[in-house]
Amino acid sequence: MAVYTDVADEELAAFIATYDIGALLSCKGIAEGVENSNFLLHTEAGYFILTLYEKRVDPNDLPFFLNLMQHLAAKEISCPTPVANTVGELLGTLAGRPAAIVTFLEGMWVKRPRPEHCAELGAGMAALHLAGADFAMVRPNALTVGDWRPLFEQCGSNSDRVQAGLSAEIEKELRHLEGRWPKDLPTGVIHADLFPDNVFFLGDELSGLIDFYFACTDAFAYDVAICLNAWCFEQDGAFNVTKARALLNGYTKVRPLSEPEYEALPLLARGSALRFLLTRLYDWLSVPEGALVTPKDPREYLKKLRFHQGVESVKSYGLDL
Ligand SMILES: Nc1ncnc2c1ncn2[C@@H]1O[C@H](COP(=O)(O)OP(=O)(O)O)[C@@H](O)[C@H]1O
Ligand SMILES: N[C@@H](CCOP(=O)(O)O)C(=O)O
Repeated sequence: MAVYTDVADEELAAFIATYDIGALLSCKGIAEGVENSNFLLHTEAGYFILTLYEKRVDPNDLPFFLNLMQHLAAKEISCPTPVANTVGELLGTLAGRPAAIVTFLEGMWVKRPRPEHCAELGAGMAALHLAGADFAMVRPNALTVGDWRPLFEQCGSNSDRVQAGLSAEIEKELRHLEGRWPKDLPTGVIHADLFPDNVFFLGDELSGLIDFYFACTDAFAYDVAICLNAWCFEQDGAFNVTKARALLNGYTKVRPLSEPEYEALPLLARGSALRFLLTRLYDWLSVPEGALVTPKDPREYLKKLRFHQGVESVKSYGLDL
């Protein structure tokens, strides 16, 4: 459960009173997520999500995230829309944290995605990439290749407490990726954390995308690579080529991938595996005392990284696009 910050009842009521959403009927901490503190609000005007932004969110980035959600929603991407308070501001302060209220999206995330879900995800991600084309703001990815080594250094030799030999393995991988990371792929707005728990479905149809707090300006194909990792591995660690094919077919029906993007996928997937291994490792080693959170297992991403290390080209996945 991700609730890092407790909110006193009176403080919450005073905060809600600055919005035109009626009186508060209930407020429940949400038992999912790892980054921010989220609460489900029920007010006289309906349901909303209250988010208190925590450690990893730079407050200077919040206008990018909130304006992006507004922009995408206006382009008919189903995503939360920030609610303005009575003086027109999207962002406030609650319990000493930056805080925002966004609209509630109907739908459920799928714990065991099937190829149909991967195809929907691919199409939804491509639609997001296209819809972001005329978004005026830019946010460089704060967790790209150059940011991985400093993150790793913060974990230090503690990494070996998670798995023997892990530090040396990460060091070697960093050197490999730092020397090869592609720079000239088509870029634009990407979500950068489109894991199954951030994609809602009603039946087999995608009903919405949430959690835009890693969104940034980076290579579209990197977003695709993040999703190959997050959606196309089975629980036993096997890569499911049918799901990968469905994801890529779904994507390319909406936004074709260029040859260089397609060819870069194995390296991007390798980098994405390291990126999530590192953030998970950091979080695993530094759970704040008293926080209600279940950190995610870094070793899941170590296995994915090792898989990609053995992939020479996109054909080695068995994909025949
Ligand atoms: N707009 C929304 N509509 C419905 N549920 C939401 C919405 N935003 C968040 N949630 C719920 O809160 C959970 C955690 O949200 P998320 O943004 O993933 O948190 P975090 O950024 O902390 O990882 C989600 O899994 C979902 O259940
Ligand atoms: N998706 C990341 C962690 C971020 O969690 P989210 O709840 O914000 O999606 C991971 O799995 O490591």
